[in-house]
Amino acid sequence: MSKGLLIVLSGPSGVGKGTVCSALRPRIPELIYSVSATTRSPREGERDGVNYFFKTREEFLHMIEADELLEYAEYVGNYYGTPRDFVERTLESGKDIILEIEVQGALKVKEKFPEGIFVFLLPPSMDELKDRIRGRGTEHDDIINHRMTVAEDEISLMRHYDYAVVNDEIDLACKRIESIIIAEHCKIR
Ligand SMILES: Nc1nc2c(ncn2[C@@H]2O[C@H](COP(=O)(O)OP(=O)(O)O)[C@@H](O)[C@H]2O)c(=O)[nH]1
Ligand SMILES: Nc1ncnc2c1ncn2[C@@H]1O[C@H](COP(=O)(O)OP(=O)(O)O)[C@@H](O)[C@H]1O
Repeated sequence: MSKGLLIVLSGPSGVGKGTVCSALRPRIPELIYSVSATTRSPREGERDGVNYFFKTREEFLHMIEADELLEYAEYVGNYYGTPRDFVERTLESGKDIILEIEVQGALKVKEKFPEGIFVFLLPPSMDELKDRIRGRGTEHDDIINHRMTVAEDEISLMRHYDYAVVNDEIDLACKRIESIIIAEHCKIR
């Protein structure tokens, strides 16, 4: 049996990664989603083990030491990381898995899994990106400004990715990602 595809969806905060991933779920029901560990506090409605595995800093550092993370990154004051075991077992079982992670972490995954499919989600414009982060209402102004500075640095790393997908309309962005996955399955390797 051939291994599954590792798909990494990345891009700046607020571009719509979470929204696009949720919209992809019913469209590609066989796609498995990696659940990350984080030291960030849960937002309203978020559940442990569903949106994230919420960890203390000590617990997270222990996961790093025990080599339980495929990659991790410190992002705007918190740690985020991908549990390794689940990703490896899913790929071995022949299923496709998608990781929704920030740019530094995605580049670390690329070092370990160069055969992965790296998709960069782009905002239609930087003004629209700021409006989306602000519109979500989960961050204060100083954090929004910090995330915008980080976003500009992140977009400059897009050249390391395989595909750029503009998230202008959710439906169109999903169609583009579905097309990428279909094409990758047809690829002669
Ligand atoms: N490197 C890495 N980044 C992650 C992981 N999980 C989530 N992220 C990223 O961390 C950033 C902040 O996530 P979060 O606080 O949930 O905010 P939001 O995605 O902007 O709503 C986002 O860019 C996520 O894609 C992970 O396991 N590893
Ligand atoms: N294509 C889109 N058009 C308009 N608004 C969008 C679109 N995609 C996402 N959004 C909105 O932008 C905000 C940030 O989206 P989110 O999925 O939380 O981003 P990320 O996970 O990349 O940080 C949310 O309020 C979401 O509803």
